[in-house]
Amino acid sequence: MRDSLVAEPPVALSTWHWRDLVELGKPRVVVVMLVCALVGMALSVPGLPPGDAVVFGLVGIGLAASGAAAFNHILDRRLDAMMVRTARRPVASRRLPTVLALGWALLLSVTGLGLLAWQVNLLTAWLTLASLLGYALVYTAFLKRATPQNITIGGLAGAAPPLLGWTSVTGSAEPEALLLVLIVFAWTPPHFWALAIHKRDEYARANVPMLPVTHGEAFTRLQVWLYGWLTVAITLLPYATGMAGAVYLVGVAALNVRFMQWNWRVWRTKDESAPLAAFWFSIRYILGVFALLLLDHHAGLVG
Ligand code: HEM
Ligand SMILES: CC(C)=CCC/C(C)=C/CC/C(C)=C/COP(=O)(O)OP(=O)(O)O
Repeated sequence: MRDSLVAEPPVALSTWHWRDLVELGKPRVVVVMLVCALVGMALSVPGLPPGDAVVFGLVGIGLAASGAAAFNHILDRRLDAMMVRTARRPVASRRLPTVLALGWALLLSVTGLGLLAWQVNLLTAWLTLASLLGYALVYTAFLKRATPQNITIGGLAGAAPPLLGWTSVTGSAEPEALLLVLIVFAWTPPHFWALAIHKRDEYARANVPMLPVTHGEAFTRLQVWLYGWLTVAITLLPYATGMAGAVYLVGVAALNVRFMQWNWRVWRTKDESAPLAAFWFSIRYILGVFALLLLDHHAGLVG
């Protein structure tokens, strides 16, 4: 049997651009993950974390996460080609040869993991490898095609960066780091299902068992609302456990009100634009929660 990578029609090299290699790494998603990792680093020690752990940690985690994203582009190339949102991606559109993308994905992953093992610590390298495999293999190659709970389980890989940041500095996984992971983990369903409601027909056409396809829109809208509340409850735990102070509590309360307003609109109103708007707000929300943790930590250091 011929290798499916080799079986694809040849593509003229001149059709791709170096920007395609950047796109393979899902840079905007990875930047938000790195913000979460940086906050994990900052909160792991009372003062400022050591510069070398911060720099090598962020570069290593960023490269490995980009590598995982590139593997996702490769494994999903046929599926991506069936959806309007993703059809123009470099590998899906056959602009970038799959073997080249594979080489790039391997280069990013090996360099990132190698840097973590060499300059940071082995625990961080192993945890990052687990996240990489969790997203690129467990989620993309298996769960995404198998169950509507794909993102609740697969979300664990995407939620790992605060822990990876934390262990980069301390070399061990403390409970506070797991709490930061839990915030991103609980946030993933409202983040993604809001978009999945908007893109329901595309997922149905491509035969991907996302929740709105298998259980309908009304059920998914309710889940966005319920997981929204779960996220709100978990974001209060850093204050409840003494990990963060009043600056965080006031800020996160305001963010949570806005977040639940959007989730309410998704659940209860007929506003067609609500799911997509809620999705975009979810990104500002997670950035806001982590920025507040950082601000609060440094307000604590100054005060
Ligand atoms: C399994 C977990 C997750 C799933 C299934 C998911 C799904 C998605 C999807 C389908 C998009 C749209 C991408 C596009 O149109 O190009 C997206 C965008 C985005 N996601 Fe997630 N996501 C997950 C986890 C995360 C995590 C953990 C973060 C960051 C901490 C994150 C940050 C973002 C950002 C920043 C965007 C916007 C990208 C852009 O501007 O194009 N996501 N997500
Ligand atoms: C090492 C480490 C931290 C790994 C995490 C890697 C990573 C970039 C996770 C991203 C999560 C994400 C955007 C999922 C969407 O995948 P999808 O395939 O459902 O969405 P798509 O249709 O837009 O490709």
